[in-house]
Amino acid sequence: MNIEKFQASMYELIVETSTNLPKDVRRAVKAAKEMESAGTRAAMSLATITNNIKMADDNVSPICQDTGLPTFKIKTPVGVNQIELKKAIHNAIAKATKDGKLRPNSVDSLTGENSGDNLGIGLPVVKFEQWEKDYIDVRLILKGGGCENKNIQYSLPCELEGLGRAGRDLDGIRKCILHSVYQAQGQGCSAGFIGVGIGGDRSSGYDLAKEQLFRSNDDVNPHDDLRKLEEYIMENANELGIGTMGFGGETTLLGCKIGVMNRIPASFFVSVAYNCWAFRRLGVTVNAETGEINEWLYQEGDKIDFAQEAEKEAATATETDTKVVTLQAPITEEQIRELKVGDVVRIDGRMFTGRDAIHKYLSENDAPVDLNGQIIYHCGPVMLKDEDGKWHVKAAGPTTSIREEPYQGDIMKKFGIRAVIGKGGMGPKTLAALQEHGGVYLNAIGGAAQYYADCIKSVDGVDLMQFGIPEAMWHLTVEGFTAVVTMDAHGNSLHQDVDKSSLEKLAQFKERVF
Ligand SMILES: O=C(O)C[C@H](O)C(=O)O
Ligand code: SF4
Repeated sequence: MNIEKFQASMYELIVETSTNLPKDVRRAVKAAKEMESAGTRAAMSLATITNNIKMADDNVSPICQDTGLPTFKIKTPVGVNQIELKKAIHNAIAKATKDGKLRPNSVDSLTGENSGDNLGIGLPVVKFEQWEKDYIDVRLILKGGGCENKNIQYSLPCELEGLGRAGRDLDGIRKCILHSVYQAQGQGCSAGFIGVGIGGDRSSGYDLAKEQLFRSNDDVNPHDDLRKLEEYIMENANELGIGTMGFGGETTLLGCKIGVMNRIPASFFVSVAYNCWAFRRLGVTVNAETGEINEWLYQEGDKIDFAQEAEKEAATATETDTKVVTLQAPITEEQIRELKVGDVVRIDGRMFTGRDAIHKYLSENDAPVDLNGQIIYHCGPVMLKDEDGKWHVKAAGPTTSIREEPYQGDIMKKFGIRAVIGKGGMGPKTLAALQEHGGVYLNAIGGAAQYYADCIKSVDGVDLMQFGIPEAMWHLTVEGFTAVVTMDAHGNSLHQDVDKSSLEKLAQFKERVF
């Protein structure tokens, strides 16, 4: 085996997976877009998403800043040295990270230290299997953290909010799957794809669920009952009305794939792996002697490049007269109190990034900069330093805000922060603080990392770099950074409203179907 060539092939697979969304996923996104009426928040979000997909193509840069947890599934002919292949994959991962195609995403679970190269204990995940064919099959998924956090496992029988009892049968499974879509809301960057594993134990059940994400979105389940269940879920889950980003809308689910395995008498698990719209999984077959790529997988059918859409939207964007409020820090309390849920905000000037480590730090320490009247962006960007030591943003979409719920309100009050930008919304504690202090929550489009990177005109500084690139506090100057007010200073929350109405709709699926 030519191992250098194999390494180069793996590098190519990693870069393509991170930057070029598979054809089946593009078709699902396009179909979703066609369902939404022009001018709605869902249509606007999908326009940003498809624009972002195109920008990632053009820039050969990450579709989303979150590299996720890279997982390789490999089948090798008997006799291939798997230890050598694993080393080559590690080298390719480190190189792709150095080149800004992946974000350094591997963190020591105890110390919080970022290894800087995406390697570390247990990472990346590489799973081997032998087969009797004479070539190697390598599949890769980059599954982000926000959607991973929305995975869920049910142990049947159980009681489900809205749906009542889910028993140990096909109908109980149906209820669990519908519930899994409801509980994800927009936080895993809906519209999403789900892989479902029925049976097994807690770990093999989740493995089976994730295995489903390697199926083509267009395939038909050969198992008759599972095919019917998949079709039922695809027809009905969209009735929940959660929509893109949880803003409400026609499409909530883009794909549903279900697998089954045996279980033991005492256990009955239904495991659901949720994947965001930025569904980055690809595969190649590789010649076992030369190490060269034979064929790319998931390449059936048309490739939608979204170029025409981008042109059309650019034209209509100038015609529509949606009210857009421009904000520039420092922002006053009066300006904030004028904003209402649904307003579109355009930000120019300064913002600071801050995510998990920064929020914990700020709750215990002074801020390294004056945050009075400022904007915090929940974002862990992909950054590259040039030869002159200057930092450049390679990808910079929002992260899931709800993780900062324990800290957010207190920090806003403590430092006088007026606006936070993130995705997926926040809870009652933050909502109360926004009202009391005069603050606003702005929802950016999750996964649109190229789109937002383009709005960042300069990186003017960085603090708390000891937390690593994604977790540091970056000082950014932006221009035309657009987001929607989804929680205002008057006690209104779009997230709360969509959660409530989708729970009501979920209850419509209470009656037995299978
Ligand atoms: O880590 C990130 O940048 C985002 C994460 O994937 C998320 O969805 O919250
Ligand atoms: S930010 Fe959204 S699109 Fe990106 S990995 Fe997280 S869930 Fe997926």
